[in-house]
Amino acid sequence: MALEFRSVTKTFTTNSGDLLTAVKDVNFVVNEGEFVSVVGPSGCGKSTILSMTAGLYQPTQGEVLVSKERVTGPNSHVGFMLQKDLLLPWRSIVANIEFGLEARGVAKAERRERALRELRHCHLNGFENQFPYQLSGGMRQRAALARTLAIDPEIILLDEPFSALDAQTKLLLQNSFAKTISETGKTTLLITHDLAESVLMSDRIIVLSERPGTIVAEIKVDLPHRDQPIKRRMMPEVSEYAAQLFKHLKLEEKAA
Ligand SMILES: Nc1ncnc2c1ncn2[C@@H]1O[C@H](COP(=O)(O)OP(=O)(O)OP(=O)(O)O)[C@@H](O)[C@H]1O
Repeated sequence: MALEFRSVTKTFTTNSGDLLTAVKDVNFVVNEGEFVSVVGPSGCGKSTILSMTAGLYQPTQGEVLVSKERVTGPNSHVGFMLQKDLLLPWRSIVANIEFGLEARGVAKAERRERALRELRHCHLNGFENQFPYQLSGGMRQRAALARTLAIDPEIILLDEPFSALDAQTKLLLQNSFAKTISETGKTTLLITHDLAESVLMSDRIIVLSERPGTIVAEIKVDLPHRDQPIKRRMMPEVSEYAAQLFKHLKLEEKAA
């Protein structure tokens, strides 16, 4: 088991001193090599779940385990990638990918070798000496994924990495990420607003209720081609899964 949430509740104290429960009694596991998405209404605690997995916040109750060890702070078992690529503009692409390794004291030759390997995994061969401003949005996101993979984490956390892109770039990038993640066999947790994306990319989808977020459904996506969302997109079953998600999120009722 790569990741486990055991009866996790997170309560924040707001600036005005009120208590706000973001997620309540959340229990789930993510198995090794599995790709799991978390969907739910805005503000239901999706990012809070990622932050607790990364060790940025501690649960108020319950515990989070990565590779059976309790998460007590930021650690190298977990790689985090955000919507914004956060590449350093003054560093070349390869130097950006090396950044996390440098911070961990990995020797220069090994750093370069690992960075170039992830660059190839993320289909950025030939762009190693370019700077972030010379790359398209999709390529920058691939570079950010390469940087996350370079530290060889046990789990990759993706927080809406495709949400700022146009529809076509998004689909190509989803495909590219899916392929890379599948090749590397990494356990992945994706947070997304996009229900279709969760069906196209996941083995399983966790659906959260409105705040305080509790799990209202876990849906196994029984479709082939997890490594090729473009192929999944052609399958009629995708809209059936999306309809199930709609129902669990009570979207029709809300629209009425
Ligand atoms: N550090 C914090 N202090 C106080 N409240 C917080 C903090 N972080 C998150 N919250 C609150 O917890 C709730 C859940 O936030 P979170 O960002 O996890 O939701 P989300 O599902 O990721 O939202 P969205 O889909 O809009 O990005 C929100 O009401 C948010 O305001």
